[in-house]
Amino acid sequence: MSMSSSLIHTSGKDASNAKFVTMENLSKTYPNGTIALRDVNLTIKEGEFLCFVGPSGCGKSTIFKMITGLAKPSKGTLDVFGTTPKEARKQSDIAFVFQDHTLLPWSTVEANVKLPLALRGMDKKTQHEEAQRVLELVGLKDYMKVLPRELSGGMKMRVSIARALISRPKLLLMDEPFGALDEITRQTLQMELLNIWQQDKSMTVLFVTHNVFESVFLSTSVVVMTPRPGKISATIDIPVPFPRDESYRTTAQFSDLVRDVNAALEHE
Ligand SMILES: Nc1ncnc2c1ncn2[C@@H]1O[C@H](COP(=O)(O)OP(=O)(O)OP(=O)(O)O)[C@@H](O)[C@H]1O
Repeated sequence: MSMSSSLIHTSGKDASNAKFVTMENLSKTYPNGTIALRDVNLTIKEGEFLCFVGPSGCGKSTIFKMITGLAKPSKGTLDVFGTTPKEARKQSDIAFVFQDHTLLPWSTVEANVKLPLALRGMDKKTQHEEAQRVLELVGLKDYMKVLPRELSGGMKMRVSIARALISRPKLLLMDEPFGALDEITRQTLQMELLNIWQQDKSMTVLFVTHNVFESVFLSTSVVVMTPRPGKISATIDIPVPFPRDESYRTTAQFSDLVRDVNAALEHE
């Protein structure tokens, strides 16, 4: 079982320089006084694949909540696609994938995947065609009529990714999506996710992980965060061209980059 292996790979991401998401002195203090983030400055360009790593409580989820308009900044500015997070969210340009696949247990794979389009009242024929398109992307087109309980953990995550992709999001937010999977499935899904991302040059991915190896394998840059208060302590570019394949994991460059990210994490 794998996501489509017949994808056409390009020689690399052709990220434009357009500012896509910008944070300036972004800070968040929760009503109970917890300073979750202080003075975060970050410019995200279209087409980037950013991984956020850092210990528990450094504010990774808070950043995601603010990008999606679920939490308001206490200070500073956050600009998403040239507008406010709330407006950007209304345009359905942002999609999420969480560690918990959040599939409806009584609905088929197809119904789960179509849900974002059904909620928007899209016609049934287009819903079906779009479900076929994204399930093919994740290698599950033969499982449309199956219930989630009949699927493995890795397959459920693929369905969850398909449901996020069905809206053709400009920005895909992934909060530890592979954290509950075994290492082999995790590595397979990492490769498949990269293949999908490379097909759509305009999609930007923000990916939270506690796994330094995962961050170096996937990303164009790793954003290292530290807690109390949450802030960005380093941004490490991963200057390794795409497409990347499994052999990258065994290169000296991969080990060096893992060491660099670990060093940034230990610095604080
Ligand atoms: N609704 C809330 N009210 C009060 N404090 C909160 C709230 N949400 C988060 N916090 C606190 O803000 C800080 C940052 O939390 P956040 O969930 O953003 O961190 P995180 O890096 O995503 O952590 P983890 O890796 O454990 O998911 C933590 O100290 C947390 O306890």
